[in-house]
Amino acid sequence: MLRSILYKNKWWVLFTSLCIILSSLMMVYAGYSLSFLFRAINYSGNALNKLLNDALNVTIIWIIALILLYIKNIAKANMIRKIRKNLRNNIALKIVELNYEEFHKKDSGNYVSWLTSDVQQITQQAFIPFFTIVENIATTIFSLIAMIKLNLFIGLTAIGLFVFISVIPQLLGKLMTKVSKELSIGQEKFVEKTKETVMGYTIFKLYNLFSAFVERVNHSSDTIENINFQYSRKQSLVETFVAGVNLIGQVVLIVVTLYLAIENLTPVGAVLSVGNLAGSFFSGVGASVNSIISLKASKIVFEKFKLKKNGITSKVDLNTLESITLEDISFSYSDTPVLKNINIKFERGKKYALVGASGKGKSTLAKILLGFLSNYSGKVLFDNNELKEVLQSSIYRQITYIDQNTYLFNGTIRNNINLGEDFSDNEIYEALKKSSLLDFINNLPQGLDTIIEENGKNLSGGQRQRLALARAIIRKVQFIIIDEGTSAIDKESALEIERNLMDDKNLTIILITHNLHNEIIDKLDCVYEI
Ligand SMILES: Nc1ncnc2c1ncn2[C@@H]1O[C@H](COP(=O)(O)OP(=O)(O)OP(=O)(O)O)[C@@H](O)[C@H]1O
Repeated sequence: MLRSILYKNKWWVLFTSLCIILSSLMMVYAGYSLSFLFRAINYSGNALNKLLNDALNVTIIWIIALILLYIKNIAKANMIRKIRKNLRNNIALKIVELNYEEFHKKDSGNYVSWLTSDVQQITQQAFIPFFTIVENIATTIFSLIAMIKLNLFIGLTAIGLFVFISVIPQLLGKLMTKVSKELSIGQEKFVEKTKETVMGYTIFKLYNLFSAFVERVNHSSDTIENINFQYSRKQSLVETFVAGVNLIGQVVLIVVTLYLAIENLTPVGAVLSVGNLAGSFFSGVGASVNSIISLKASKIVFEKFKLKKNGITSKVDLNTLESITLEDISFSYSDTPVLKNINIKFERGKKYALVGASGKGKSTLAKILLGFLSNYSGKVLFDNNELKEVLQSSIYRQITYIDQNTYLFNGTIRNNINLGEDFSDNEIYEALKKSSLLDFINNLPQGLDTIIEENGKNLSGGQRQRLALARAIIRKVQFIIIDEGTSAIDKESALEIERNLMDDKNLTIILITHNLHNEIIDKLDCVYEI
């Protein structure tokens, strides 16, 4: 995935890499240019003027170097911003690709961790190391060329040592991969646990359990910090090993040069130059080796976000739906049977109720109808097509579901109904009328622009459910499953909503309820008992 993200931004990557290389070279040259000032010692005649001239030149060189350094830093920051946005986009695609069962295998905190901690981990382990390698390539290559120019044998020795060192990532890569995976999983668990603790704030407050709140945070913190420490320990081990090998490499090169000098095969002065060049060569190689190990370790985190290959789908795209038929449906959660041989038919425009004692499996049946649970036996037929053969997106154009825990986003009422889609205010008012929420909205000073706070805490339970109904109605979905969707509403309001829905000839209503009002029973075509 790293490759595809970098490829997607290839021109920016190229520009940033160029800035990095130019800036490195310019900084080296600027450092070297200071020696120009010493030429003044040998100046005769108008020495001060010449010295000032040299000083001006050196200043200009430094100004250019500093401007390049600034441009490089901005280019790098901009590049990191772009590729991090790309990465989050890919992670979001991965999340929406998951089906209902896959998504619910993990707590939602894990997905928050993907988009926060994992993005941070990948930045540290892959994106920044990638540019570190680019930054060091120039230094490594230039010091190698200089050594070859000094003496071919010294250059060949440096190449030999480089080949030897380049095996290190293969040797130590696995060590870092393991801790990298542990770090990513640990961060998921940390976010999951702290999210859960913070969500339970009211309970801790109600029962005066302040210390339990702090203790839970501390416990999660201990766990993640231990994992962080293990990661840093392994990383230090790798860095120390690489530094050790580099040191040996430098000693070998100096010894070889000394030997060549003793044998008069190279001038004695070369020893000093090789000392310097070997230093920059091995610091470049060392930084690159550490970065390559880090890059290898990040692969395991990228793996989590790999998208499935999109084959050509042969699934049925439903444009209309006349009926849904359940034939001999049985379902178990693990080994616990919940539904047994259910046979039901829902026809377009008709009104149904599903009744049954608590825990009998009414919500489970709804989830099967929506394709959320696939491990059933028997058949769910959308007209004549088995549900598993129907394109998922087309299922939700035909059928929708309002359960007891409607989720509302922070934002306006309008945005909570259109959910980013293009609906006119008139359409929104029409849907609100049908869900019996229009009077309430009209009485709000800000109307549709009223801001809904975190998960609708400034709305009553009934208002939240009516808003959810408006979302479904505006999308003209034909089949609406209301899973005790009116349970939080007083009897009169509940009846008003149900009456409105029952009177709409186009809608198919499947009401999952414990309380069937007499007035509603008369409007139902069929009551199924589960
Ligand atoms: N994800 C799950 N994993 C395991 N068991 C589950 C799961 N969801 C529900 N159950 C169990 O399956 C049974 C049926 O649950 P379901 O929610 O379908 O019942 P229900 O008839 O809708 O109940 P209620 O009227 O109280 O909402 C219950 O015993 C419940 O504990």
